[in-house]
Amino acid sequence: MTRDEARSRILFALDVESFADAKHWVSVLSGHVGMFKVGKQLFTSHGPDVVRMVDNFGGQVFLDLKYHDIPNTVAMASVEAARLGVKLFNLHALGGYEMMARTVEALDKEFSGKERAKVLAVTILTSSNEETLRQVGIEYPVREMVVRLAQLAQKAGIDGVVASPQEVELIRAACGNDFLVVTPGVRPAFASTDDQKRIMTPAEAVRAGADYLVIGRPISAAADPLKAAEAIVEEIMTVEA
Ligand SMILES: O=C(O)c1cc(=O)[nH]c(=O)n1[C@@H]1O[C@H](COP(=O)(O)O)[C@@H](O)[C@H]1O
Repeated sequence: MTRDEARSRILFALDVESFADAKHWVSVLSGHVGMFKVGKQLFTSHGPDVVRMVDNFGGQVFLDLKYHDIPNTVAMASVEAARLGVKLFNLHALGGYEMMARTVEALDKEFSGKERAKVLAVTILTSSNEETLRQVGIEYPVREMVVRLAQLAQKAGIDGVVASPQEVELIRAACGNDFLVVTPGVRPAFASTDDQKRIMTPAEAVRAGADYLVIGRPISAAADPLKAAEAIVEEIMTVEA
């Protein structure tokens, strides 16, 4: 795989408190990663200004607000997310079929014939395991739930899913190659696992079929973040295109 393609696969998680910190990371990593993920912390404190800041650096945004509410509320919020000009945003597949289908319908109506943001469904969070599911009354194994939710999302017209790298192969087998698979919980050998439970290395995740890798602390907590990002790029480049 070429260096540019490997870079385009990395979605850097801007999990920081201040606008200045976010701007620092975007200025350091622009051109070295594919997109910047703006999540709940930064969007709650600084809102759409963050998306505009990334845009000013020529970067692209994955808006990670993981919507989960009644169908109408999620559909309307999703149209607003897409209007911001982000490339990707997400909702929780656990919100159900109607919530997802109504969202796709609202997006298609708003952007008919025009390019629009791709919407991803989060399956089971990478910080969850069987015990986490049991505590909320779900008795199925994680892997079974992930495939079930991915298939439900695909049926509702959603563009892809967010899932642990350990489930990528199962999702590819169940949903085919035209369905986006985005995986957080990626840990190069040199990084700490932190609170992630179902992890893989970057090369393993891409080899398994992941389109994009969400990576935060393995880059941001490294002694030399740019070097860490480049090490991850080199690792992804070892995967056959
Ligand atoms: O939707 C996400 O991006 C997401 C889903 C998931 O199941 N697990 C998960 O860790 N994430 C996000 O991915 C990022 C992972 O960051 P690091 O663990 O620092 O690499 C965080 O911003 C999480 O919010």
